Amino acid sequence: MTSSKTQYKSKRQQKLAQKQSLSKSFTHSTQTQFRDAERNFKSRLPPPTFDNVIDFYNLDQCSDEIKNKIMKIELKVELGKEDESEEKGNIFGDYNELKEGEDVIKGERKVAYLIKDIPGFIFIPNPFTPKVQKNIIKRCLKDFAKYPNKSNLDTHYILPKEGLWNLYEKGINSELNENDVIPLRASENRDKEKEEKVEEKAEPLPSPGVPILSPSQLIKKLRWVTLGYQYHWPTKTYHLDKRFSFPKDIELLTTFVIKSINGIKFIEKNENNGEQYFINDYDHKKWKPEAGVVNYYQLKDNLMAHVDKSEFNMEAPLISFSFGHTCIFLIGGITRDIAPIALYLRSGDISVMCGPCRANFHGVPRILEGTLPRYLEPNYDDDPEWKIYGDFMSTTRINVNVRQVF
Ligand SMILES: O=C(O)CCC(=O)C(=O)O
Ligand SMILES: [Fe+2]
Repeated sequence: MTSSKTQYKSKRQQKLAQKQSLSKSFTHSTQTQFRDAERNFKSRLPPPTFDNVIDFYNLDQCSDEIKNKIMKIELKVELGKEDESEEKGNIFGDYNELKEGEDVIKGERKVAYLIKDIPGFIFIPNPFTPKVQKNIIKRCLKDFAKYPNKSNLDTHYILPKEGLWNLYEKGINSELNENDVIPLRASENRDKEKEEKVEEKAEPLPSPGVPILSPSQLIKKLRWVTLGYQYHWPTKTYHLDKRFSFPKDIELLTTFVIKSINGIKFIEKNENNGEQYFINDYDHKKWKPEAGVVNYYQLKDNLMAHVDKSEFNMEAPLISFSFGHTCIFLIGGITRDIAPIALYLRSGDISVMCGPCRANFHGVPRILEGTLPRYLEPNYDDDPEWKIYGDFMSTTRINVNVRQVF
């Protein structure tokens, strides 16, 4: 995906591009390396340089520099073969049930990749069947994005208890009635709420001028939902008194991922400084998925560089699942001055940040248009139930990331 040649449509665009590249050369010295990488991938004009992005599905086509950074390893447990004896079934999905044209790469469910420069980062290529991916996407939109889980929309809107998706579906099916409006959260009420609950962490106040929107407009503004221990974004701490049940299916997925990476390691003799190594010494029996964030990205959205450090337990891995559109994921070091590595995360891919990598800056500077897998498109097969989800996914990437707090 290289885009070195650009055809500018107009004089105005040419000027804009010149201005952008001038301002780039002036400000570079004061920017961090992470910021530089973000700028590259966020840029629409000129388009980003994708030359150094790691593509784990096409490593053959990557430069030698990239190939030398990557280590292919074998997982301890084959994903998709887990616990059939315990009647949990095959939680990643059964490859025997794949339909014609469902273009997943079969037989790779025991493979993962490490990046030598980023000890503790593990990439697991999509082990899910399309059917299971669709099911998790439905869960994220219909089941997780609702009371009592908090979402970014709660600051400004009083969402229906049965969830926004429910109303959105009603709207699509022309079943809305006049009671189905989503009221704004008035600031006066919020002040009263605050007085009554002095002990509680203050939530951000609704800002004036927020418009009343229809369910179909509002659903596109959904950005995050929290699972398990709810997160208080203004103070970047967990609400220890607001803990809701963690979804069993997601818990099970993470448990198998944790088992599959138990004790994995790489040790390599290195010409200059002896041995380079990483061992995942986290004991898989201690894993407790206690909190999660579901991120919903529309095509223009991004997530700035950050470190997830609100958890009391920084030894436990952070597990992240991607669905829908492909993104560029940047993973750097413990400061923004360390140049990050860019990689593609595609639908179904799993990434794990464990060990030293837990303290690393990372972010999502770009969602890539036109990358929704065929099997997630609204009219891909004759599943009428998928249509509405597929429509929504035509502009969306969903990320579920799971953490242990204590
Ligand atoms: O969307 C992603 O892949 C990353 C999300 C993330 O880093 C976070 O929610 O902390
Ligand atoms: Fe993060």
